[in-house]
Amino acid sequence: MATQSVTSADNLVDHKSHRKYGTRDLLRLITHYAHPKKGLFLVGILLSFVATICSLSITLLLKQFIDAFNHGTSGHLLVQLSLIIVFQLLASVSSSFLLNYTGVDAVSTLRSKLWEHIVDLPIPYFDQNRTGELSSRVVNDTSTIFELISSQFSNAINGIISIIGSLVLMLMLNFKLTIIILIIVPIMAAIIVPMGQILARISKAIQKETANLNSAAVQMISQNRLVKAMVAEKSLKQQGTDQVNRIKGFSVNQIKLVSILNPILNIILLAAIFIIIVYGGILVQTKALTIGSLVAFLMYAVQMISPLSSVTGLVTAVQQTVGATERIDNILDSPVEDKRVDGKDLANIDKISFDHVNFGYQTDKMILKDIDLTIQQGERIALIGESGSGKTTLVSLLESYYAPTSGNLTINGDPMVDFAIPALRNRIGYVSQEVDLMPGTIRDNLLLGSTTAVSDTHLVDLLGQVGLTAWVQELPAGLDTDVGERGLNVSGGQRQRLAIVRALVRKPSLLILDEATASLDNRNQERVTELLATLPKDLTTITIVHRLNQIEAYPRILFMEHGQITGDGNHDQLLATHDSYRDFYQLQYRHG
Ligand SMILES: Nc1ncnc2c1ncn2[C@@H]1O[C@H](COP(=O)(O)OP(=O)(O)OP(=O)(O)O)[C@@H](O)[C@H]1O
Repeated sequence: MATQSVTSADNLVDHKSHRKYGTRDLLRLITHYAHPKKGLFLVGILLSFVATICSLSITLLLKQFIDAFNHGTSGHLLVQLSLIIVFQLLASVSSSFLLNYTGVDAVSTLRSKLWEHIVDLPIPYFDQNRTGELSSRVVNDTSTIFELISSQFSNAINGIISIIGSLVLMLMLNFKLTIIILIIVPIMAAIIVPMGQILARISKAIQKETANLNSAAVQMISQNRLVKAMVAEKSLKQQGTDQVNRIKGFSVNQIKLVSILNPILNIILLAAIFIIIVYGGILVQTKALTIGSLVAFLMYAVQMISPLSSVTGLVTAVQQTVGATERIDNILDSPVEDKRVDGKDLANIDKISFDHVNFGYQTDKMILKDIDLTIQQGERIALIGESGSGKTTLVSLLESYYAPTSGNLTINGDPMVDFAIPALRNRIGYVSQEVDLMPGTIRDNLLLGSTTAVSDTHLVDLLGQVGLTAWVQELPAGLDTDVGERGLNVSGGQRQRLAIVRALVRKPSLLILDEATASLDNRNQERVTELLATLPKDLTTITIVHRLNQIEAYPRILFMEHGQITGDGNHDQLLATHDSYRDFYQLQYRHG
């Protein structure tokens, strides 16, 4: 028989890379997602280039305009100036739109890809990663990348063109004045660069703490009932305040640095302008420079110095975004669940066999030990045993959430791994321990994942079988009533019965109810047991039963202890022959 592998314990380890991430990785990620729109991006860059050249030319025309002022020949210059201003405006509006658009498009594609990838990740991945952290990856980390490519990136591109263009034109206007600027720029850089690095570190810490806040908020909101039940509001509020204050602390440091940095840079800029005016004034007096050239020079100096912070800001932003890239890449590099698309179809489940199956979530600790079991079509099985004995784990293998560590699990005599996952899961109706309803209407929930049309009559009929007809009829919009986020408007028992209907809608061959009766009251529990009796005879059912008051209704009971099936028979047989079963049963009755 084929050896079964896939999602076993060894594959559960996270796929976090241990190499150092850098700018190159960020660029790779961005270019990958920006690639489909690279034509638009290049046009955006070209227009940005044109816009900057135009604004540099505007200064040059202004120089000529001022110098020609005394000669009264400035009319045609005014026309040229107006035309070039309009041209500059059009080019910068279009380039800004195109660069931002390609940024939005790339990040949207990345977000969708990340979303789809997370949907397809295997169950073990979710066992190991916190919900809040994953949601933070989809929302916050992609936003950081979005910020970078939508605004900082285009600002810096414009900045670089402006710096180079201004420098060339300044050199053409006056070499000595340019030298003054070239002395000032490194002084400014000596302040901006180290401060930028400190700002990058602070910003990284803010990002990390914000992700933690996001994660804590998801927990706090989803667990608010538990918090209230435990009267833990005070400590939870304190946790939130501490987290918010951590972010505040870093943000205040950030504000301090930015508040110091900007005035210092302004003073240096003013000093540069002052020196240029004084020295330029002398040159004008000695007729070595025209007034127009001095004005133009000053404007170029500003056009060169102002973008310095956006260019160095890009370096800082790139450093910050590298972290987000690494976290996103770790998710995208994690293998998705192998859906076995080329696997066999499964029309019906006639027989399920566990042949010496062992399974452990970690390879060194087996949870299921030497399971040897055959289940024939149409059997009604109750699976019982102490908490933690491995009941849920056993049925998780049937859903192919995990694969056996060793041994063989076969369906109709063929290894389970030979079947395509969708084909297999479509044949199984699974009502898990934690029944959560999805946001949407009752109908949306009942038809979740269903690919065939299901009539309302059939839905109402199934709802009737679990005793929910009256309840649905009383709802304001019947089947179209919104269940509310996380199904909070629906009681635990109703939720479980809705989940049973949801499982039956797909006409399964095997129905697994994992503690589906745990939160049902006696009447409703009886109803579910009655329902099981009325189900088509060829439907196999495995019910993980906690309350044993209906246990006699099951022709076959599997008793689990410490990951092994130690008892297999009907109630009377087990009561007569199985000591642990007898104790388990009697203990429940003694305690009601
Ligand atoms: N995702 C997981 N990762 C690691 N260990 C797990 C995981 N799920 C369950 N376990 C461990 O496997 C053992 C069996 O758990 P399982 O949920 O199968 O028991 P159970 O019989 O269904 O218990 P209960 O009746 O309390 O639901 C337990 O020791 C549990 O801690």
